[in-house]
Amino acid sequence: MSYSQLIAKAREAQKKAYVPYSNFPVGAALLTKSGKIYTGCNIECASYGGTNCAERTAIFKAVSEGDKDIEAIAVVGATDEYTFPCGICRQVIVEYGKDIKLIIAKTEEEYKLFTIDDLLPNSFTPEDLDKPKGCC
Ligand SMILES: O=c1ccn([C@H]2C[C@H](O)[C@@H](CO)O2)c(=O)[nH]1
Ligand SMILES: [Zn+2]
Repeated sequence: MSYSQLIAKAREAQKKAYVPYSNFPVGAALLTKSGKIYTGCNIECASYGGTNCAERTAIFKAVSEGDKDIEAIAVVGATDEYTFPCGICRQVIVEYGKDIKLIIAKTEEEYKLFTIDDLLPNSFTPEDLDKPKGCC
């Protein structure tokens, strides 16, 4: 699965976005280390806080199927702008590994590559919970 193919899957998933409030559709496609793909779109809610981003939709689909070994996630919004994951999604992504690759794409040919550690440096991760707490 090439990055271009993963971006194409994200673009396809974007068509399912439910965005009556923002009219800002986003698509994501997640590749697992075993080669499976999970896609996601943003899903909004009249009670706005209930909105789920495309990235988290894809992650929650994967994790709920028992697939936590994430290799890469492609994200697409408008074709002429890069759409970066929000802070909440960055924190959810780093839960599954600092080396996860993010493919932030305008088109199948035009994209930027990052790791989640690039986008959320000095992050708080599950390993931090195992460190000495300095209190009882
Ligand atoms: O990376 C992003 C950025 C924004 N959104 C969604 C949330 C909301 O539905 C809309 C506007 O913020 O875009 C995503 O799904 N992913
Ligand atoms: Zn988000």
